[in-house]
Amino acid sequence: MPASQSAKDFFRPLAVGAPTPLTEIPFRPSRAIHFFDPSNAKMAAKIPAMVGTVDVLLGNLEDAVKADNKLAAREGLITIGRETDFGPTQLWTRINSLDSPWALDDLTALVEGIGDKLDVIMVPKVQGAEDIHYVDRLLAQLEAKAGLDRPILVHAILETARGMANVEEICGASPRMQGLSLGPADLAADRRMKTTRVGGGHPGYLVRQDPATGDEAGINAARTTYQQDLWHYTIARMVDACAMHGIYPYYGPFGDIADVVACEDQFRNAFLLGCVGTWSLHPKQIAIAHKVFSPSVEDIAHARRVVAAMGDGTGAVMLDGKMEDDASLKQCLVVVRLAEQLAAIDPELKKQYDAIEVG
Ligand SMILES: CC(=O)SCCNC(=O)CCNC(=O)[C@H](O)C(C)(C)COP(=O)(O)OP(=O)(O)OC[C@H]1O[C@@H](n2cnc3c(N)ncnc32)[C@H](O)[C@@H]1OP(=O)(O)O
Ligand SMILES: O=CC(=O)O
Ligand SMILES: [Mg+2]
Repeated sequence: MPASQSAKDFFRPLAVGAPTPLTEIPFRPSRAIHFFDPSNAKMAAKIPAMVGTVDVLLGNLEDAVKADNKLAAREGLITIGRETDFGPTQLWTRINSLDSPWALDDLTALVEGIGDKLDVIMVPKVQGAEDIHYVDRLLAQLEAKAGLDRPILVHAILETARGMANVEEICGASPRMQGLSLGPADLAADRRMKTTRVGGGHPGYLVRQDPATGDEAGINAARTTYQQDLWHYTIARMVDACAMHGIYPYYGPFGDIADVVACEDQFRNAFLLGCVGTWSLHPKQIAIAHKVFSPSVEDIAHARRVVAAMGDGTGAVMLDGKMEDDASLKQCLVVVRLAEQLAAIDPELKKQYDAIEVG
């Protein structure tokens, strides 16, 4: 909430006739936010059949859509939005950046055309709370004009150094804030990092084992190196900012589509650090995201065992030589609740989770 605003005004609609803002952002499974280019006829034709196979379908209007295709992408998304029954799948969009020639018309046309279908609008290159305030008021005006009865939520991509520095105020800038994604490609450029990739690690970013001896022979001898995680600091900051404001953090793109192994590792790091999902750029990344962002059968079995052993949730018990108490119980409850939420929308997972026996 901006410092200049009173608490009671925070949840007031920002335009007469706009829907009342939500006081809490509901958790809706969004393990994979699948990007597609609505101006690409081949890709767009696949979207109706993807309903129900992925948690979120996102019509991308920003980077990766050619400048000449920007209008076709916007119109294409409106057509897909109108003609498709999305059932349990959420429909999101990523609009063009607020300083581009397209953003205003993106917002105006999308809210008017498919505002009743759009769950979340992803805003790229968010620099600070002022960007969210702008979108917030404009959306309220457009929602009122379109007669919408539920607010469209807003998701910011963290992909500038300024946005990172302002991450907490961005998360708390509006009741519409649904979550944040990491934008490692633009962020790397803005920070002047020397990577040339879309997400993932870099072999040069490493730590090396100390030399066995301080002389030339020791220094030049083979020493083990470990590649480090370039994104640890950024993801951890993003997770804290989101948790503080009751909204949801996501990893972003992993551009090496062929390297499904490193993609899974990057997704898992984000999952373990607290992210609820990631982007999928290619159909083959959906299965990876679903696998990683759904707790494993083993983790659920253990979590349920701890919950059962902890009874009223206080005190300490020993399980397999390990101490469990109120704090480990709370971690286990995070896993158990996530499993319940995912089982409610994913029949295959439900079968696996229901079959778990708590020993
Ligand atoms: C830094 C950032 O901003 S990241 C976010 C922006 N980037 C994006 O949104 C990229 C989205 N993805 C894509 O554009 C494409 O997947 C690319 C360019 C990466 C690869 O595309 P292709 O070379 O066509 O991949 P490939 O040949 O493996 O595609 C196989 C099939 O899947 C389809 N396909 C590929 N990507 C997608 C997608 N995202 N959604 C739906 N279908 C897709 C292709 O049309 C192709 O269909 P076909 O078998 O009927 O011919
Ligand atoms: O938009 C995503 C990014 O990595 O940049
Ligand atoms: Mg970007």
